[in-house]
Amino acid sequence: MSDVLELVDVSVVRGGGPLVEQITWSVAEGERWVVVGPNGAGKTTLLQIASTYLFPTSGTAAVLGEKLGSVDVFELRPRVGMASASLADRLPRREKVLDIVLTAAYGMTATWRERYEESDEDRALFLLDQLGMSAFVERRFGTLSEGERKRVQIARALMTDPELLLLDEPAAGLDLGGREDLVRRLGRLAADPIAPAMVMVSHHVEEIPSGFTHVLMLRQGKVLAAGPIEETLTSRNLSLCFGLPLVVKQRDARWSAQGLPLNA
Ligand SMILES: Nc1ncnc2c1ncn2[C@@H]1O[C@H](COP(=O)(O)OP(=O)(O)OP(=O)(O)O)[C@@H](O)[C@H]1O
Repeated sequence: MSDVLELVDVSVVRGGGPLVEQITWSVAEGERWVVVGPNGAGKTTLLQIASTYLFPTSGTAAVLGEKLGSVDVFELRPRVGMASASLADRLPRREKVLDIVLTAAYGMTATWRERYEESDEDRALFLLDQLGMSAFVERRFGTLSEGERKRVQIARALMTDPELLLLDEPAAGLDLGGREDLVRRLGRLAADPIAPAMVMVSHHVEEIPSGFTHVLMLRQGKVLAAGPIEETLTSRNLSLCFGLPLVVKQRDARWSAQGLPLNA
């Protein structure tokens, strides 16, 4: 298996301080990683490197075998699918759902008289169907609920048939039903052997879909633990990660965590 993402001793420094510090982490083909850690731990910073939008201050980062700094990122970007709140904010609310997905094929956020191939439209419709959005293809993006919008973003991220899929808090802001619907769909994607390698940032272990194989735990910009999820996502590690006593449970390939009661 070759590495889809390889960071060696990566630090990012801004305003005199490190955002992330000496991160060594690799993601191989077929792996599905969840990145957890408290607010400000550096999760989004790592995704920005993985999506080629941020270069390390020191250390080396290779995305799909290409070292950042010595490759044309514009050739690399279509090979990486990304869904995040900041990207969603840039999508035009008046655009039709189908076009929101279609424009990804051309690395754009809005239609500009480009002529799409019929095969592109078929793929966009297929992906929207996979994400349960067939009934919404003619709707304007801005009229969708938060959960519907998240599903469209994931369809869009998959449009270029990427080799690496990055999801920054895909379940944030969803109600229980919306979260469970999304987590089930991501679980189905994770189980698909031809789906891309996946890295998902999450604040809650309850959002980890079944089929996720590895976890990276960050605290204050550093790696606290990284490895296969079954042996790494322990009560001890999660407690150290979030700085309070937590108990982690796994049941039917899903995870939950709760804090220990305060002593009376
Ligand atoms: N341009 C910048 N200049 C200075 N500090 C920054 C800059 N960008 C991010 N930071 C800081 O870097 C740290 C890591 O930010 P990052 O967004 O990666 O964390 P995160 O783990 O994704 O947090 P959250 O869970 O709150 O989204 C934070 O403390 C943030 O304030």
